[in-house]
Amino acid sequence: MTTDLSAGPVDAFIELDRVEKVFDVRKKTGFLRSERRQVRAVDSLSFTVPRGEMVGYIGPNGAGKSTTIKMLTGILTPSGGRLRVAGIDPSRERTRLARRIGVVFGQRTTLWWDLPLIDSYRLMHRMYRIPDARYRENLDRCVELLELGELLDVPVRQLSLGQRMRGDIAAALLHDPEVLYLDEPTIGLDVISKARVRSFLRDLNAERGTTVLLTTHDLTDIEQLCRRVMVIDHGRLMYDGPLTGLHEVGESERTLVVDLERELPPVEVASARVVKVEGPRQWLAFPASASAAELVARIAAQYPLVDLSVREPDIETVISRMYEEKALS
Ligand SMILES: Nc1ncnc2c1ncn2[C@@H]1O[C@H](COP(=O)(O)OP(=O)(O)OP(=O)(O)O)[C@@H](O)[C@H]1O
Repeated sequence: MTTDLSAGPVDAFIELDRVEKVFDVRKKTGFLRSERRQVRAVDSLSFTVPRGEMVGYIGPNGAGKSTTIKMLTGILTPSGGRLRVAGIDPSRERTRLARRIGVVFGQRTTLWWDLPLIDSYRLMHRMYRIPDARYRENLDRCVELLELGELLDVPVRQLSLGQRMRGDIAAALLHDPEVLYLDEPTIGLDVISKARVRSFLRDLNAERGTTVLLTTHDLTDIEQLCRRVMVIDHGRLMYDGPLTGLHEVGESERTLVVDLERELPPVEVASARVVKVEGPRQWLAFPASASAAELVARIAAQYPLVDLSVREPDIETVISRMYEEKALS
């Protein structure tokens, strides 16, 4: 018999208590010889996510993010610890859980490559046994908000990356999941597609209260969507809190790129320093926790500013600075 805790307290919709995942790996060391090694992909990982929260889950390559998501969907069984999603043990009741979760892997598609988009949706309608009215309603909503109308009859292989991603997000939502795992949903997308995907996710979370766990290398995704971010490295939780706190912990810097009307000596402005000059373009580093708008206003008041952009530090840089800070403290 299984115990369904979903009717219990709502504070912990996703619950991990000292979860571990160890892989046995064989490495060839000679013609007929191999060595067995253990890789601890997830190491005593504990956290909870309340229903309706949108959380960023970040870390460098090989940190254990995908392994965590695979355990949360029930694809992988933990080697130790306790894990529950909506009160369900994912690896024991994978099919029951599948009705309540949606998954989008940015680098892979769940759609049928040779079929028009709408046929993939029809197949999912049957596979998940989604009631007709609910399927219609969810499909119509996704088609409208993700602007899929003109794409429904196009075979998936002919879609651009951004179109395919929107198609995949709709596919993950047709059965009204309560929780959505997104693995790099904006990878390789242009600025407009990224903005569209982000605004859709924000609305979904606000209107439907869908719990979202978002893995990304793009800190702007996190900045625009998540109040809370968890950083994992070597399978361990390194940080759990607001993104601004992460910047403070890592003392990271953002870069403001300004295009001036003409070539000028390095800009002189408080709380930023010029790190590169190329003709009329200058790069200024400033503390990531400071306001870019204030800095831009100060520069615009003194210099002939034509154009600008802000570059976020990449996650690897933020995390390596976090380590440096820890080593020094
Ligand atoms: N099936 C497997 N067999 C053996 N080792 C694995 C397996 N899956 C993952 N690993 C190892 O576990 C560690 C964590 O991998 P994981 O894919 O979870 O990282 P990640 O944070 O998702 O990385 P990325 O950002 O590169 O996708 C890595 O050292 C990886 O090589």
